[in-house]
Amino acid sequence: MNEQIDVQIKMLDSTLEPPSYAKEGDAGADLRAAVDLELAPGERALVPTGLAIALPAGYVGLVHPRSGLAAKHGITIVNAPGTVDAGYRGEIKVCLLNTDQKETFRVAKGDRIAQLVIQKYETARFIAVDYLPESARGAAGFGSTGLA
Ligand SMILES: O=c1ccn([C@H]2C[C@H](O)[C@@H](COP(=O)(O)OP(=O)(O)OP(=O)(O)O)O2)c(=O)[nH]1
Ligand SMILES: [Mg+2]
Repeated sequence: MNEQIDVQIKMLDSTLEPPSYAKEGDAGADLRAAVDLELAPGERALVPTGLAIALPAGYVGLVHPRSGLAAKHGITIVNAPGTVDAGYRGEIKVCLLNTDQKETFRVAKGDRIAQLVIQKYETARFIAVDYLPESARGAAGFGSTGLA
């Protein structure tokens, strides 16, 4: 069993279910839409979840897409994964995008639209230098090893 931490949440809409893990051991807790909406092909919308949280210091919330919505309906998150800072006390919102070219996607209030993964993170002291240490990769990137 993984480590569990306590996270205070505030439901801004008491008719919505709080975030929950669908199965024991899941990394992502499902986030629900606080409104009904329609996304036309190619359209995006910032969707409220009715949820505000207070993450402990040293933790970040990452708002990931749901694979089922992606595979079946082409629904993704523009800024995936979204970053919820530990100090953020506002409503968590999800920038949903309908990438399908033909189908309008309908969201009903209460639908699970995204998942929140809570992780520990490090911060860095950025130390300016004139020369970076050498490495095997050097400056090669962006397909330098081939694409297949
Ligand atoms: O998918 C997301 C991403 C962010 N946020 C909230 C929580 C986060 O702490 C805050 C700021 O996010 P971010 O730093 O990604 O956005 P920004 O464009 O840099 O805004 P800011 O200037 O407020 O930092 O917005 C969400 O609710 N959902
Ligand atoms: Mg920011």
